[in-house]
Amino acid sequence: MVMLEVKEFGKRFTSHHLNTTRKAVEGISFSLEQGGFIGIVGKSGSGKSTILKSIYRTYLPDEGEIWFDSERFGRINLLKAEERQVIWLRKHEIGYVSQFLNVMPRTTARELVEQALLGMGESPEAATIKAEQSLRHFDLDERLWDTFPNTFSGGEKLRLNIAIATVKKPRLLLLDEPTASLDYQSKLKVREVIEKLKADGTTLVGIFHDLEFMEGLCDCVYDMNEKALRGMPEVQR
Ligand SMILES: Nc1ncnc2c1ncn2[C@@H]1O[C@H](COP(=O)(O)OP(=O)(O)OP(=O)(O)O)[C@@H](O)[C@H]1O
Repeated sequence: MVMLEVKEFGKRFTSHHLNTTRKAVEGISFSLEQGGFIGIVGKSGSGKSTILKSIYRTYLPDEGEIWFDSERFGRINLLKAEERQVIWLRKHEIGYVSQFLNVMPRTTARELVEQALLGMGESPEAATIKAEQSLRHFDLDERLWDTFPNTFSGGEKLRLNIAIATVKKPRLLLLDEPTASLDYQSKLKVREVIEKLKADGTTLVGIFHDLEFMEGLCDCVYDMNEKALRGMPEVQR
C-alpha cells in the first residue's frame, strides 16, 4: 500500500523586503510504500528540508500534490488539507523529528511525553504508563524523567524528541537531520531506534548528511540532483 506519494512538488519563497520570489524546489516526485524508508540526499540548499517541512505542512507548498494515506481521512492531499485536519494528523499520524527540541518550557521530560498521549485522547493513567515505557525504550536515564530538558545533552534531547514523536505510533515519521550534532556513539543509538521503528512498521522519510549512517537503513534514496529514486549507493571506505 502506498503511504506517501509526492507528485511534481514545488515550493517558492517570497522575500517581502526585496519584493522577489524564488523557486526553492521544483519537479519532485516519489512514492513510498507502507513500512518503507526513503533517504533524501542532495547538496546543501537543494531543498531537502523544504520537502519534509511541506509534508508536515510547516510550509504551505504551492505546486504539485502530496498524497498521504490517512487512517482518519483516507487518501488526503496535504497541500489542500484544512488546518484542522493538519492539526489532527500531527497529533495522531505524522511525526517530525529534527536535531532541535522545540517544546514547552518548564515542562519535564515525562510530562512532555504524557502530553503527546493525552492529546490523542489517552486517559491520564494510560498516558503515565505509556510515557514511562517510551522513555525506557529509548534509553533516557530514569533520573532525567522529572527534570527539564533544557540542560540535557544533544543525545538525550534527541532521544526525548524521538520518544515524543513516536509514542503516538505515527504512520509516517519525518527525520530532518536528527543526528547532525551527535557523536558516533549517540548516532549508533539513533540507528537502533530507527531499526526498532522500522521493525514496528513505521514509514519513514529521512535526511542524513552521512551516507554511511543511512546504509542498511534506507530502502532507497531520493537524489535531489538527479530528481530520481535509486538504490543505496556503495559507501566508499
Ligand atoms: N523559510 C524560508 N524562507 C526563505 N527561503 C527559504 C526558507 N526555507 C528555505 N529557504 C531556501 O530554500 C532553499 C532550500 O532550503 P532547504 O533548507 O530546504 O535546503 P536543504 O537541502 O535542506 O539544505 P541543507 O542540507 O543545507 O540543510 C535554500 O536556498 C534556502 O535558503
